[in-house]
Amino acid sequence: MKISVIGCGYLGAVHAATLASMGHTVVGIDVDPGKVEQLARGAAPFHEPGLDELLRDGRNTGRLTFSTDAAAAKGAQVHFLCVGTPQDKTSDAANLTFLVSAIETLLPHLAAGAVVVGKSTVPVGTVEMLRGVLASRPDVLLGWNPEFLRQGTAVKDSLVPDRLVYGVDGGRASAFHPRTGAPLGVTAALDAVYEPLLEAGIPRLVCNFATAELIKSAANAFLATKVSFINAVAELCDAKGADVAELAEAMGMDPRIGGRYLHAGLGFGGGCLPKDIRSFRTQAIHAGVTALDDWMRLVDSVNLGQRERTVSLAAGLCGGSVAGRSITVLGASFKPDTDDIRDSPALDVADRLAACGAHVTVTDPKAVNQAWRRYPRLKFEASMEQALEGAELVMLLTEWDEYRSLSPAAAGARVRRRVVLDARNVLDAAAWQASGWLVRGLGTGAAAYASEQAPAPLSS
Ligand SMILES: NC(=O)c1ccc[n+]([C@@H]2O[C@H](COP(=O)([O-])OP(=O)(O)OC[C@H]3O[C@@H](n4cnc5c(N)ncnc54)[C@H](O)[C@@H]3O)[C@@H](O)[C@H]2O)c1
Ligand SMILES: O=c1ccn([C@@H]2O[C@H](COP(=O)(O)OP(=O)(O)O[C@H]3O[C@H](CO)[C@@H](O)[C@H](O)[C@H]3O)[C@@H](O)[C@H]2O)c(=O)[nH]1
Repeated sequence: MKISVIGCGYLGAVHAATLASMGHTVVGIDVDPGKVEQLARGAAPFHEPGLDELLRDGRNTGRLTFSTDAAAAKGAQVHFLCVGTPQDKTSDAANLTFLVSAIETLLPHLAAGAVVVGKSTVPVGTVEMLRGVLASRPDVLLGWNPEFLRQGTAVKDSLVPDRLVYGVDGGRASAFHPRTGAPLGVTAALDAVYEPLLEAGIPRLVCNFATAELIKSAANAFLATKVSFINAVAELCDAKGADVAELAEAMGMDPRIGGRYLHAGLGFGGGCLPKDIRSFRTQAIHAGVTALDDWMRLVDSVNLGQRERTVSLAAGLCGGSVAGRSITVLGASFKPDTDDIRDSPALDVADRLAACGAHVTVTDPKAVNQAWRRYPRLKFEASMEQALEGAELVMLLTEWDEYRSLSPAAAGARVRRRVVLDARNVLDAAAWQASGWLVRGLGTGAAAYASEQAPAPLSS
């Protein structure tokens, strides 16, 4: 099939590349000329494992091209909308202007019978609104196919998703031929796009627009809920000398609960969960669903509270104030295996420490180039070894593999004081302690430890 993908960011570039790998002819369109130039060269404009290879393959086979010109979408049977829906600058709602403008630009290039399918995450009711933008083209079909990929594992998640969701006009009842059961319209088009996935047994759910929109929002809200729940429990663990990691492991062994997204620590960030729970809250308020509004507000505040708690713990480990102290922060991206720094908890904490007068050096395997311009108060160092030199406190804020496997002896030889705040609870505390380090985590019984062991004194 000939397919266009409008918006080639973290979602769209991966979507375009994986569709080409399935044998489709794909053109990716983006308004950012720099991004398009890089993608066209077969190089990912951001760090995403496996994407470079797919882009190169797509370029070599001639099935994957990129352009800034919407006219390049001409002739495509299916057009996927993958533009951003960021949090509005002045409210918690999602900003839908990029979607509207993408459709407006696409309009003159749509063939009769073409199918326009949104993948961006949108508040319920958006598809009905966009139908208005497409009103002059009753010959064009509209569908919604929310995406569930995670950054860092986006290629695998796209090629082996847990499920496919199709939102279609009228829902299931109108998606299949009443007699033969054959898929119709948007459902038939998406089945053709995803044929290899369906043949591999990936489940596909067909529903109406509102359900498809809400499936995505509710899924992210539930993931955020799990993380904030365990982080609130972690605070209780700290107060009572319990270990949240052992607690979560035992909880997760109950298949009704499941262990994933129960990893306590600094909390969630990124370009999705934070803005999506705020958009969900706004949707709940508009619909008068107070419980969901309150719920999301709490999930958000517990999550942001983890950042404040981490700053307070750092101050405690520096004798009450971080002012004038040399702190090394390991990790800048919002999670490992990506260079994305959107709403990064690590950078937020680092910046708050710097605002309190600390001398903060941040290192990251991939995100330093993205971050240094935007955080003028922070010092960035590409080399972890250099970053550790002379530190009075080391803080592990993003759990890249290189930090998980860091040798406590080697790190100890570089720092001025062997104190580490492991805000992602990934270090082998016993091994670090055996090397003379004082180790603190979040939810690992800090209050109990505090009475047992005091951090090494600081030089003035
Ligand atoms: N990042 C993820 O892991 C992920 C996963 C699932 C869903 N989503 C959703 O997908 C959407 C995109 O997210 P993202 O992380 O890829 O954002 P992004 O900011 O990385 O990418 C959006 C891209 O759209 C481009 N763009 C904006 N207006 C355009 C227009 N009119 N025409 C063509 N291109 C245009 C931008 O230049 C940018 O490259 C959001 O709704 C997000 O919530 C993201
Ligand atoms: O137990 C956990 C799991 C995650 N996180 C944090 O949660 C955030 C989000 O992680 P993750 O969900 O892996 O990353 P995203 O790439 O943002 O993916 C989420 O957001 C995407 C965009 O909507 C969805 O498509 C995905 O399904 C959804 O997982 C990160 O800051 C993680 O550090 C935790 O703190 N503890």
